[in-house]
Amino acid sequence: MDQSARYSDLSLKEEDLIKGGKHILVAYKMCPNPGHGYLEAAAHFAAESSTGTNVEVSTTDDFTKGVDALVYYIDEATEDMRIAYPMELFDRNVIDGRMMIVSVLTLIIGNNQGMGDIKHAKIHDFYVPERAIQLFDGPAKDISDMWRILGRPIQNGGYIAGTIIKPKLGLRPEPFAAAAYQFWLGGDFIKNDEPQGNQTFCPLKKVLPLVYDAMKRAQDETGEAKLFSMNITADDHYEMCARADFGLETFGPDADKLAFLVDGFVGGPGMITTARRQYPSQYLHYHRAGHGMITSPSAKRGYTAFVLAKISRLQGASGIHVGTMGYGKMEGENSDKNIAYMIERDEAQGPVYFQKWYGMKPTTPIISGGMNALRLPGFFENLGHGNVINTSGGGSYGHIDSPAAGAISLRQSYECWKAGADPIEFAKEHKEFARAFESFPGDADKIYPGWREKLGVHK
Ligand SMILES: O=C(COP(=O)(O)O)[C@H](O)[C@H](O)COP(=O)(O)O
Ligand SMILES: [Mg+2]
Repeated sequence: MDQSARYSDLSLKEEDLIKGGKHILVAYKMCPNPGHGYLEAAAHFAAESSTGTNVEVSTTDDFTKGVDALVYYIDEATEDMRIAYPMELFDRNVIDGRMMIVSVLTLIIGNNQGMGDIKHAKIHDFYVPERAIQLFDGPAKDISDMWRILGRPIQNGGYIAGTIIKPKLGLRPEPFAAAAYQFWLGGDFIKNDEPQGNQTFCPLKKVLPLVYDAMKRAQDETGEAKLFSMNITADDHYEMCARADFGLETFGPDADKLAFLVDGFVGGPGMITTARRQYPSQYLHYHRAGHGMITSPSAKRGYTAFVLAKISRLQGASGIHVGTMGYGKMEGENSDKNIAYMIERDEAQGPVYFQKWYGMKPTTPIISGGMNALRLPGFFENLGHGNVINTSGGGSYGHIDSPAAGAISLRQSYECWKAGADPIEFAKEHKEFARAFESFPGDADKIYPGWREKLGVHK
């Protein structure tokens, strides 16, 4: 059945829809299966994503038709399809009338992912009107809270040098805490690796007091504040809260230095919102492991990493991983800096839509995956600033001198970029940075050819 007369209106203008402020707009790359006309398939897609089904139903009334999602733009050649969803379609909380991201996802990327007439469809961008921005939680804490704890300016406070305890798994409590201590002697921020929680060989209740002890010792030794991001991810929200509560109790007077890490992609939006609402005083660290299954450019379904990041800000993530923009080991490209700009600024241009955030707190871009001191200068240059949290696991624990030297090499790398210095010249004056060349010779060869001669390294 062709439903395009009801579920599409190609005369609607995007600028009017945006000015009206009554719709969430979603831009897809959509391709129908052979034998299905583009507009017909698009209209069925909009029907299935809002008020309709594959046939007309007698129970539809005039009000129903007023909240239909409408296809307002198509370009078959580029597979572009854009749909306007009336705000009324989206479920609201009973407890406080606020919007929830699960409802948005259920409609805009729900049943439409399994339709027989659709070959594939993927969200590339979406636009949220001011009213919806008001109705989402947004972040409670942001990078300025981290900068304040670190004794930095709360604007433009600069690079936060972080790591992930490595090995990823397999450290018992004492060596785990020792690894944390060693990094903190040179760096600022440590996160649990995302699979690490309460394994039998490293029980949470044993390891966390040791980590706090390591933090205190490192703070005493360096005179600097330190930050720890604790993985509280669990299937059961009560379990998640039990972990978080134990963390707060353990860190006691230093509980403000404890962030909570949640695996928000595998765990789902409920997990993020539970953490956001139960612990609004803590920095909420959104780890996105698993996202590549849909965000990878090779995936034709789901949504992009850009969309995931934008969702995370609405939900209230204080920071989310955004990859390394082509400078690390994970998939990504230089243009992914747009992801960072969208979550850290009060307005930004996405691939399709210009978004204003109306004062919603920013979400920190967390840079992670194969990073080290040698790769960072190029990364900062591409991004144009260093106001990020970076977690370099291998880049710290892989430094040939020590994890502390690894951490210091990261900080030096930022100093080098900020000063506009030539990395090789800078290395001559900064030992830890120089030793990063010998620690990661493969990267050094690729990024700084001729470094051995220039630095006088002959092995
Ligand atoms: O453990 C790491 C990186 O370890 P290392 O620094 O040793 O490579 C992170 O979980 C990944 O970066 C996640 O990827 P992303 O940040 O892209 O989501
Ligand atoms: Mg990890």
